[in-house]
Formats: sequence, C-alpha cells, structure tokens
Amino acid sequence: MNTNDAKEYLARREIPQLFESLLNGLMCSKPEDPVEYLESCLQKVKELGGCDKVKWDTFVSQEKKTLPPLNGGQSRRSFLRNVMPENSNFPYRRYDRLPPIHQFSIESDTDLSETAELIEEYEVFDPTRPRPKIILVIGGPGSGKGTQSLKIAERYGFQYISVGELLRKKIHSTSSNRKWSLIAKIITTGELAPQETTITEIKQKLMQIPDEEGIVIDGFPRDVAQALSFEDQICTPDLVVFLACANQRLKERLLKRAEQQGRPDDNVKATQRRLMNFKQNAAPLVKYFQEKGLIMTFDADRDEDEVFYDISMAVDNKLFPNKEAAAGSSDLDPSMILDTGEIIDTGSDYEDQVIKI
Ligand SMILES: Nc1ncnc2c1ncn2[C@@H]1O[C@H](COP(=O)(O)OP(=O)(O)O)[C@@H](O)[C@H]1O
Repeated sequence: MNTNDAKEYLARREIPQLFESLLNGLMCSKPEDPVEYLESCLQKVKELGGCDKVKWDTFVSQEKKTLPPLNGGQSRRSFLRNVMPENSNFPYRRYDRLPPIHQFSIESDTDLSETAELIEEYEVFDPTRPRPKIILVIGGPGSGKGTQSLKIAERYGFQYISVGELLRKKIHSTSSNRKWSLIAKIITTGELAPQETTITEIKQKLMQIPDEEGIVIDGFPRDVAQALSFEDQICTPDLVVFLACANQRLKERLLKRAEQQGRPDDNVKATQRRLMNFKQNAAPLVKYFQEKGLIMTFDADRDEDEVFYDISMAVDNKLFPNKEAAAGSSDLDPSMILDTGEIIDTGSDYEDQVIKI
C-alpha cells in the first residue's frame, strides 16, 4: 500500500473525524484511565453503526456540551475556548481551536496545510467594514443550485462562488500535486471533498473578494459539520436557500447534464453516491438552519423562472426589508412568495428526495 492509498483509506473511513471526536471526549472527560475510556468510546462507535455516525461531540457529556447549535447560542469557537486550559503554554491555545487533525489527514504533508493555518489567524472579512451579506444555496445535485445562485448574484449585484467549481479549478491548476490528485479521485467517485480543504478554499476565495455588498455561495454546506465549521471560521450566513426537488427529477436532470457537459463526476455510480450523500445529510442540515431561522425552502421541481421569482421575493424581504424592491422586481407579485422557514410541501415527492433515494 502506498501513501496515497493509506491516506485515501483514512479519508474514506472517516478516521480523522473519529480521532477528533475521541480527543474531544478525552479533553472534556479527563478520565483516570484513558485506555479504558477509549475502549468504551470505541464500543459506542460500534453501537452507533460506524465511524460515519460519530460527530465531533459524540463523547462530550451533556453537561459539558456548551455548544447549543440548534438554539442559536454559543459558537463552536467559544465551546473550544471553554474546554481549553487557561494556561497560555497550552500548545493549541494560539488558534483557540482543536489540535489540527492534519497529522491523520490528507492535509498533512502538503503545501496547503501551512497556508491553511496562516489563514486561520486572520479574519476573513475586514472588521472595520460592513460584512457582505452571505447567501448559501443548498440542494441536491441537479436541483438547480448553480442556475439559481447565478441569478441571485446577477439580480443583487453579489459575487458568485461555486464550491464545486472552485474545487474543480484547483484540481486542474494543481494536477501534479498529490493531495489534489487524491481529491480529484474522491470527487470523481461522488464523495465530498475533505472539509478543512473545502473551507480553506472558500476562505481564500472570500479573502480575495474586495468590498462586495453580498456573496452567493453555491453548494455549501453539504452537512451540519460544514455548517458549524463555516460559522466557526467565517460567519453566520444571512440566508440559506434550500432548493427542494423530487428525487426522480434530480436523476433526470443529472442524466441530461451528463450528456451536455461530460463532467467526470456525472457518471452513474458517482451520481448515485452523490444522491445518497445528499439523502443522508440534507434533513439534519435543513433542520439545523431551520432552528436558527435562517433557511427558506423552495419547490425546485418547477420552471427555473418560477423558482427564481419566489427566491427573489424572499431575498427582498429578508435582506432588504427597508428598501424599495430591487431593480427589475416591479413585476413580482408578493402574494406568490412561499412560506419561509419551513420545509414546503412541494406537491410532489420532496420527502422522497431526502428519504428514499
Ligand atoms: N461543500 C462541499 N464540500 C465538499 N465537497 C464539495 C462541496 N461542494 C462541492 N463539492 C465536491 O464537488 C462536487 C461537484 O459539486 P457541484 O459542482 O456543486 O455539483 P452538484 O452539487 O450538482 O453535485 C461534489 O460532488 C463534491 O465532490
């Protein structure tokens, strides 16, 4: 087995997340017998059904869970601050963050790990200026995230970032780099790129954008862990647009896209994998943002102009409540706006999309 195989194995089996979680448990519980404690944690992992069921706080006891992500309280950063010893010699204090799991991950021996740490030391947005409004657009593969995000960006004069595109560009521009070759393979099989790398790419991109009024990010976050990381490292989004689309419709659109664009990750296997990942992650992600009152859900089974009509009404209301409707919106009928903050009944098999792929 070569190094790449070993790293790919670790990434696929979600071993870095497991170690992060065990480390969190140890830091919070400080057990007399760490070996016995780790044994009991691993037993719990088995009972839960495997590494992919482990979250960063699985082994943090209830009373120590100072992070209440679902009711808008303390951020992960402050949680970490609380569990870190006050001693300034503590090695990880500098970043107020967990010890980097990079040792175990494909981030470790690559050129970007240093950049990633450097970037962590800076605020993404200039604190002396108003922060740009951030709209995150999420939905299944083929739900129209790209199309709708571009339309939002165009209508409000916001900057557009496609996370999938960002990763693809990076892969093309660093084709001889081992880390990015591995990420290319991961993406081609329909899996998600590693979280820290993805966040770092987004941060780098955001830091290059000068003084925008707003930014639309297409395809982020894909799961609750990414949402937490974004809030921890970048900011709380102003609005999350969720494009709900029936599973069958997603499959049809992906087939069509495969014919038209020939993207390497639009093959049948990868498409199934992406739909499966979406199915697993969408419901908790939507619930997470719902409980924060940040998400609006749109029936994306419809014609793209109808979908955009609803989105633009919602953005007007949520982000520009005191302004006259944005240019070009005079033809919009406010009575058509969808109920906000709730999963809508699309009248089709939206549930199917999340539950039965
Ligand atoms: N937020 C993300 N986190 C990790 N990987 C991502 C993320 N966004 C995109 N990717 C990777 O890029 C691929 C293509 O994404 P994208 O272009 O948005 O297409 P789609 O969402 O339609 O599958 C995804 O399947 C995934 O491998």
